[in-house]
Order: sequence, then C-alpha cells, then structure tokens
Amino acid sequence: MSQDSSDNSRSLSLEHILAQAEQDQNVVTDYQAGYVAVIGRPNVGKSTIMNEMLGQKLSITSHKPQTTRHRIHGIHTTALHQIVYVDTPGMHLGGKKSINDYMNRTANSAFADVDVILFVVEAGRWTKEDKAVAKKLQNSEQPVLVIVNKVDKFPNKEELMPFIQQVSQELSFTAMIPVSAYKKINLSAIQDEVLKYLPNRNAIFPEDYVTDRSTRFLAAEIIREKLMRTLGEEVPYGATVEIEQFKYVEEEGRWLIHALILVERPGQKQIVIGKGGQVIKNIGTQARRDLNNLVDGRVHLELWVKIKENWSDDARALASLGYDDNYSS
Ligand SMILES: Nc1nc2c(ncn2[C@@H]2O[C@H](COP(=O)(O)OP(=O)(O)OP(=O)(O)O)[C@@H](O)[C@H]2O)c(=O)[nH]1
Repeated sequence: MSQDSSDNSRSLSLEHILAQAEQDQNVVTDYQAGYVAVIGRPNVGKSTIMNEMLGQKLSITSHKPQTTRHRIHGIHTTALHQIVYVDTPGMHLGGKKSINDYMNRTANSAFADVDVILFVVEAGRWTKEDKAVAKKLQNSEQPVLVIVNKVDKFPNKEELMPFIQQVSQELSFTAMIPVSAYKKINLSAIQDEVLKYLPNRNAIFPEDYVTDRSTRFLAAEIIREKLMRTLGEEVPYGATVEIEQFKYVEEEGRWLIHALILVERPGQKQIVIGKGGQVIKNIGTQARRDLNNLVDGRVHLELWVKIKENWSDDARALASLGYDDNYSS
C-alpha cells in the first residue's frame, strides 16, 4: 500500500466519522419528553391530579386554598416517554403581601417554557379567578387542555352542560377532559392527550429521578401539609416550616429531623402548640408517618415553634425560606 493511498483511506474514514456524527445529531428518536404545566386557581385539585399522574405524592394537598406555594417538578418516566409536570401555586387575584406576589409570579413564569398546558377547573364552578387565568391563556402558543376536575360531584352529567358551554365560550382550548382525581376517574385520558403534543426528544432527567426537589424540601412540605390540615383558618397562611437538621444517626439506625414551624404572632404559636402540646404532637405523629415513607426508614422528628414576625410580607425573609425567584427548572 503506497503512502498516498493510506492517507486517502484515513481521510475517507474521517469523512465517514463526521457524516455519522451529523446523522446521529439528526436522528429522529421515537422517545417523547417534555414539560407540562398544571395551572388554575387555588383549590381546584391541581396537586391531587399531579400526584395521581405520578403515582406518588410529591405536592401537598389540603382543603384550604393556596396550599401550594412552590413550583415542583414531578417526573414520570416510562420506556416510551418522560413527562415533567410543573405544579404551580394557584393563581389568585387578591392580596398585596410579598408572598402573594411571589406565588403569582411563580405561576406566571411556569407556563412560559412548557410544551403543554393543563388548565384545571372545578366542575360546576367558573369564577372570576378562572376567567383571569383563561384570559392569560387566550394567546397561548402551546396546546391548552382544560381538565374539568371533581366531576364526582355531578352524578347527573346533564347538569354539567351549562358549565361546559360557559367555559367553551370564554376560552378556545385544544381539548376538554372531565376527570375526578379523587375517585380516579378518566385520569389516563390526560396522559393520552398530553402525549399527542409532546415532542420527540431524549429524556430530560435521568430515569430514576422523580422530582428535582431535595428530600429536605419535601420533608418541610410534608410537615406544612399536616399543619394546614390540622389547624383552623387563622394560622396556616402565617406559618411556614424550616428544616434545621436532617441527618442519619448511625448508632440509632434512624433519621433525625429537626424542624422549625415559623409563625407570625404569639397567638398563632399558642394555637400551633395547643393545650398541653396536644396539637403539635398530633401534627408530629401524622408527619412522621409520611416522613418514614419519604426516607424509606425510621424518622425521629422534633418540632419547634418560633415567632418570626411578618415573614410572609418580607422579601428577604421569603428568600431565606426558599421562596426564591431564582429557583429555576
Ligand atoms: N370531590 C373532589 N374533591 C377533590 C378532587 N380532587 C381534589 N379534591 C379536593 O380538593 C381540595 C384541593 O385539592 P388540591 O389538590 O390541594 O388543590 P390545588 O389546586 O393544588 O390547590 P392550591 O395548592 O391551593 O393551588 C382537596 O381537599 C382535595 O381533596 C376530586 O376529584 N373530587
């Protein structure tokens, strides 16, 4: 073999490699992956739906509006697709406090970069706040799927017709899907419809990821959920949870979690503690059950209540508690 021909064959194989690399880049994968924002006014069931779609509990739920304050990514991966759900705080009209501003900003920014929007509404109840969300979605470039949740409240489907007509008049949407997250009715239709619009793309997150939030963060959310479920109206919006310690104690074979419940006023502290410490004990017992599941082991939980005045109306305090605009997907 002459020197010339061997050079030639080397340059041919280089060309081949470059061509192959270009082909690889243009490969059309069958795999589908993308982001799905779950939006709507408070209390329509966004978190319940997302938890059901994921088959596990990530977002906290309660019967009180505005339970969700942060945006959480729940990741559902199969051999064929990866759907990344972006749960948002319920969008609402009222309130001048920093926390309300923060929640609306987070919700607004959540649907800027997604592939599909799930607009969750409550069967039979179309409010001013729903209208405001509908208005924001009017010029949306992404497909909008209207999820009519809580249809279990209407055993007679005929009674839902006026509601469906009203929504149809006020918003142009890609599809409308009636479901009950609570009774697990028709939830698979949501995924079927989402998959029609999810792009062909490789997985965004590694396949064993279920959320991009830390265990520590999820632990704080679990405690906050129990707090909101246990207490009356006046405390929960003035309360938040900060995890001070989260560590595995080898000798005890269990996790040690120290959490601070921050409230704004002395009266609230009394309510959270309860007579003879009964209320906080009850919150702790409920939270520990879920925390055991979270860490898949045993948890020793210590809860403390502390007053931090006006934390919900102080931008710096909010940032220090993790309500941070810089958090990104
Ligand atoms: N009857 C009925 N209740 C439901 C259904 N889905 C959710 N709920 C209840 O509605 C309440 C609110 O649910 P969430 O999932 O916390 O609502 P959300 O929209 O995430 O609320 P925010 O966090 O305030 O934005 C809870 O008490 C749920 O149990 C449903 O299909 N039927």
